[in-house]
Amino acid sequence: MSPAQGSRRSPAPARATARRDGRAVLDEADIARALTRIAHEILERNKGSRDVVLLGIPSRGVELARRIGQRIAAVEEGFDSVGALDVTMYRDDLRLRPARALGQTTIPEQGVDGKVVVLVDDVLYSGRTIRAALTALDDIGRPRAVQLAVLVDRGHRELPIRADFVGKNLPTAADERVTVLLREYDGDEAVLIAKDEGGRR
Ligand SMILES: O=P(O)(O)OC[C@H]1O[C@H](OP(=O)(O)OP(=O)(O)O)[C@H](O)[C@@H]1O
Ligand SMILES: O=c1cc[nH]c(=O)[nH]1
Repeated sequence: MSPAQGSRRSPAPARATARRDGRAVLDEADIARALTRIAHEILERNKGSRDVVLLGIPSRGVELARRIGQRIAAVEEGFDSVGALDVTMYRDDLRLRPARALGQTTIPEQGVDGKVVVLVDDVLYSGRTIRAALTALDDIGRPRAVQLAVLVDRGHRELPIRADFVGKNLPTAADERVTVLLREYDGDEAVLIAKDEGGRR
């Protein structure tokens, strides 16, 4: 087992229920349906789950990967190749933003060499998080292929990156922010869109 590997951890305990700032574009049932569809699309694209490894990007991507994994296991019994890939130290904006806490990296025991790694994240925006994930993955092994599943693609890419599996394509303005709330982290379940008062970029 490499230093990056470890046993699977359960999600962080839910914080107090998050305030719903913004307009809800997906509710709990919409999120559940989107994840079920993505799970089936992953199976279809890869002709089953034999070589598939799901790696969620902290924080909420980890829980989404777990849920997609559960849905795959409902179709293909025994599937449990689900882990997490922290990208914090691989970001290209480390010097531009306040220090971030490290997330978890948990690679399933069979590793990623020769596998089809499906990266899972909640929102795809500039593509920089996924660029960092691809670099982080380089330090772990050499997958046969890497695919990307996201709950929301909000556009505004800054890099040539696209998702293979998308829960919802959501046209947004650059000054908006998409927030994914998940019960395990936020005590609530929704996708919200609001004006980005903080001006993230
Ligand atoms: O395509 P990008 O422009 O990189 O944006 C997408 C990323 O932004 C969010 O993470 P954020 O950095 O806000 O941290 P979080 O996971 O703690 O929400 C989101 O979870 C994605 O990982
Ligand atoms: O709107 C955005 C942009 C980046 N990351 C998010 O989670 N939401």
